[in-house]
Amino acid sequence: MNADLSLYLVTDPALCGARGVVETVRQAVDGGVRIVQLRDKAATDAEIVDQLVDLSHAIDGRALLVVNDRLDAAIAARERGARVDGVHLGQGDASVLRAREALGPDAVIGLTANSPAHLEAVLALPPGTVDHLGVGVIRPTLTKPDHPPALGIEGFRAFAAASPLPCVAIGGVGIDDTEALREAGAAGLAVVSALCAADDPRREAAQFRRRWHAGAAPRILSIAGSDPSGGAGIQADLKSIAANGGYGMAVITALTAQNTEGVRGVHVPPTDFLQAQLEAVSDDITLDAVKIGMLADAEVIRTVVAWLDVVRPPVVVLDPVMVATSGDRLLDPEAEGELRRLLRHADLITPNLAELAVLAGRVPTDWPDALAAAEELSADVGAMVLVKGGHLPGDEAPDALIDAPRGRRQEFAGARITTRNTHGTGCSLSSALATRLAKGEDAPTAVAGARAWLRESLREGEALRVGRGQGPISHFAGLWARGGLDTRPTAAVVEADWWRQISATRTAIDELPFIRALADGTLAREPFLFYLAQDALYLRDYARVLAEAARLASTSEEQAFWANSAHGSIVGELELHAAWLTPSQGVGAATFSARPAPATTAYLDHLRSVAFGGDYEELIAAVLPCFWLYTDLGRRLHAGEFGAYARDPRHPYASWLATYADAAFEEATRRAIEFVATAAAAAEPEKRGRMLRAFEVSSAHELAFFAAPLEGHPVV
Ligand SMILES: Cc1ncc(COP(=O)(O)OP(=O)(O)O)c(N)n1
Ligand SMILES: Cc1ncsc1CCOP(=O)(O)O
Ligand SMILES: [Mg+2]
Repeated sequence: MNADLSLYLVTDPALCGARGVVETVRQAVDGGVRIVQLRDKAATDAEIVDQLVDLSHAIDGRALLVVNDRLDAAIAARERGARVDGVHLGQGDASVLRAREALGPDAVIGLTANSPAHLEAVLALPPGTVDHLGVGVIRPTLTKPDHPPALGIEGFRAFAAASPLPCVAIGGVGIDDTEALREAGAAGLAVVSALCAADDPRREAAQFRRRWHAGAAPRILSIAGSDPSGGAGIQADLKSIAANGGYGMAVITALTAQNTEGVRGVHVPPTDFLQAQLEAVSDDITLDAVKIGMLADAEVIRTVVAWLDVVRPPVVVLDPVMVATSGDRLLDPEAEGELRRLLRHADLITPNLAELAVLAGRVPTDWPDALAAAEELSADVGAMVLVKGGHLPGDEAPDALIDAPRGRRQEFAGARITTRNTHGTGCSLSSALATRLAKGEDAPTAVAGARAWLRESLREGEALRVGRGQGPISHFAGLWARGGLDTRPTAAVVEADWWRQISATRTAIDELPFIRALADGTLAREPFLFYLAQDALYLRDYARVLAEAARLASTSEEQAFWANSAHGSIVGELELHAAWLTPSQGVGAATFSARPAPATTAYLDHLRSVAFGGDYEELIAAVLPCFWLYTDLGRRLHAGEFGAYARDPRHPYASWLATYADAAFEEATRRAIEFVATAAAAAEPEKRGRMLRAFEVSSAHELAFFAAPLEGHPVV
């Protein structure tokens, strides 16, 4: 088996002192010890069996447990239900062949070796008999008085280079040997006194782990579903792992057909292939952490649990994907039952409030009650719980890390980030946590770091402009910004891009019966006059909104431009009344004093709300469609795109259509586009997103405005 040997604790009851072996092991495993060897030369076999039972409870699957010398005690302890993963045997101890036969193919079997003859003997064994070698001593040590001559680091390097099996360095190993031994080819460090005699075994183990992993990206496996739109599932996990400094791998539990608007379908491949994926990774690669996300059904969960039972990754973060944002349950009752078994394999569980309610078996009434429910869950399953308050109402989005077994609780406050780009947030956060924990960060530090990264990624999500629904977060936003990658678009890109963004609206305008009939001259007089009357009403308030843009402009050039445009708008309104909305045109008094139609009111309400929100950039984005869409329509009408008759002087509305192609208005539109696009290009992504939204909303109002005359609105 491909065991994680990176930090290997060998126990010594004398060195553990009053703290005792079990407590020392518990603390050292908390700090990152990956394999524990019970070594007690003086104890009887019966005492060894008792100790193995106690240790297997204390370790609780978080590290491997093996026993030194005593194969029969290992077998007896297993019979008593203890989880004993294997043995370490010396050249003079029980036969490794017998150990393999008695303990089975998944057992971890280590063998002491320190001479060329030992290596030859290992090569003569059937493959798969021994998993790794304990090689030493590196330096003379009092802990094993009968030790062989010291190899030193160079002797170890030569031995490891010649060995067909991974070699663990043992004997006189201290924390300052970490880098040299790793570089000399050690698969791990086996230590006795450095941890057993430490004042704080947890802290000391964490130091070892940090130094062992320094410079290397932790290897993180995501077991989750695929989201082809890239915002959630394994795609999000891989981005999150990379953004947080890990090497990401992915085993796919299910394929979803989804995008930012929703899930269209789920396909769950056969679980024997899931198992094949899991084994292909773990047979070859030492895993520093596993993040588990979507598990489609009970059989999938059972397959993952069986694999975890064998592999025991050092860090397991479980994002219990059970309840959709809509509130729908994603797992059937059988699968929920299996998931409860899986909770016990996790080091950290990251439920949202709805999932916490399912897991805790009750719906928390408020945030303090959610913390109480998380406390119960944490105590029940022996794992840390990160409760996420993102779904709470209000301006705050707190999280809390609850570690009931160790009596610790930490709350993380934070103002809510208002964004639609929340797709995949849970996946991304849990993967970030798995990566940071695998790097050796303690849990509160990992949560604080992952949250800071997530908040930055949330803030920049809209700038990605992916999808029409709940878009993704921007996993690499921080990296791009700090790496000096300027992701801001140019004004030309903004212009092209915004125009593309409203292409559906533009097509819909072109296809409106009103526009078609206006172009081919078949438009009846009544809807035409209705349109003009609404236009006059619109222009009156549009002028006020443009005047507000002039007031807010920071350069005199822009101030003058918007003031001129406000003036042009008022002139346009007056001309409408003078030329069209007159009794000579057959317009009655009722039309002259027309009231705004719903489409007019809605459009003006939108403009006013943006105008008096005080944000200049958003305001000029909102007023732009009126310039741009009219100019574009006029140019194309004039070019004959809607039929040659639109250019014919005999057209019933010829003088009106001529105003659409006015050169001065076209020039004003050019400048308006330039001001808006330049402001958008320079804006922070969040503001640019708001500008685009204001522009899109105004464009949609333009469509409704053009549609209204033929939608049965009477001329009032
Ligand atoms: C990993 C590891 N390597 C070597 C030993 C030594 O075992 P011990 O029983 O003390 O001595 P020998 O049997 O090898 O002579 C170990 N415990 N762990
Ligand atoms: C069990 C064993 N086998 C070889 S050296 C040794 C003891 C190592 O102890 P320490 O890490 O305190 O030097
Ligand atoms: Mg021995």
